[in-house]
Amino acid sequence: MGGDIGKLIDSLASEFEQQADGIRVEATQKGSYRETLNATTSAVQAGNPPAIAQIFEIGTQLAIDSGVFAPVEDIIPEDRVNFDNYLDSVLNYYRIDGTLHSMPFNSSNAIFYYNKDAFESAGLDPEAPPTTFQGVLDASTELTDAGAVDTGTTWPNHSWFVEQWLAEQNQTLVNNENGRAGRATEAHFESEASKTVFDWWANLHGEGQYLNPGIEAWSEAQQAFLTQKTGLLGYSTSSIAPMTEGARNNGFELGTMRLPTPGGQRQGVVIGGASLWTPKSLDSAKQDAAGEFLAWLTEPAQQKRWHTNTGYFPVREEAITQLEDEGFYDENPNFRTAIDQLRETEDSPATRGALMGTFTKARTIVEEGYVSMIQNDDRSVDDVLGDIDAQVEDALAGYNQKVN
Ligand SMILES: O=P(O)(O)OC[C@H](O)CO
Repeated sequence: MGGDIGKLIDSLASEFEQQADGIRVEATQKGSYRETLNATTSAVQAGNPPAIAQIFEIGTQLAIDSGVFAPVEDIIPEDRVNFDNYLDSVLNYYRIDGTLHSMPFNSSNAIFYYNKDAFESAGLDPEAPPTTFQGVLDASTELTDAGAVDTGTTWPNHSWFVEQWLAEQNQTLVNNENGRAGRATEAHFESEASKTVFDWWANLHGEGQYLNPGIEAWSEAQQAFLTQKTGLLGYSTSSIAPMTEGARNNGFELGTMRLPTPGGQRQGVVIGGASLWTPKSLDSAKQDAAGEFLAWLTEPAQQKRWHTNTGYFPVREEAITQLEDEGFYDENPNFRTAIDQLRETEDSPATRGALMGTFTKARTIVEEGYVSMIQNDDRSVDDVLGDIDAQVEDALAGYNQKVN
């Protein structure tokens, strides 16, 4: 994690050092989540893993299969940290077959941000943002017709959003209860739920209402929204604080809204972000030190600071209750959206999220599939989804053969 968020991590680490008895924390940054996963995998292979590795949620199966990491509940016994106080939806992601593997730390959801001033100038109610796919297209059309923005909406071409939209329709990404009841062998990109998402996304683009910032192009999407080229932005909750400031600096008021869905019943969303892993090979002094730091990081005081300076969830219920009592959400309602969205999520294999050892590859296949869909007029949605499905299944078969 770089930029301001990296500085926040550094300051948390040095605050911890000041109150810990002789424990030193050296925080190093390895780039994006993908780069951090690669750096961790290389360090593991070289027999020199870090005491704590931040691994994004989709690296969970790979980390387990590496056999290198100790379950966090062994590092921090329950009498030191009561996991009953942690958010269920977060624990449900990282607890597999009854074992909590890693320490939830920076947990997020996908939400939409919108420009309240642009809504107002287009005659839209800034307090009633769209909730459905059709609503996003309609609002986008109103915004561009009124000349408030160039294009209605943007979000990074990132498989994460597709994954969320399938979960909202209670559709698993892969078989075997999303890879949680056994190894995933089949992909579900040809499902009706998936077709609904890609039909809408391709149509939004065809109507000139989706600005495609590029594959996993988070900052390009953010810039397009902050410079008021678009009125809506799909993004992570991780950035509510900086996005609020960015909107203010660009002269508009920020709104947040739940992820739009096709309509009908919402099943909910899958937790995103990353968690913290500790290798079992650490000597016991280092393992205890890592446990102390992980426990301290998720104490309510630190979680409140983390949440209010970013937008990542506080992973403990007490932190949310304290912020509610202090009136934080009344004063900062944009932070409330993701908490409500998470609380309304119904637990199911779809909302627990998929486990695939080859998840990073699956994401690339989905993202490249979308590009081929919008760049080639002769490629139908069905045709592209068939390809995505086949490629993800090939990747799963190759991986499963290696680990079995
Ligand atoms: O940007 P983050 O940290 O909310 O993470 C988003 C995705 O979950 C990454 O896989």
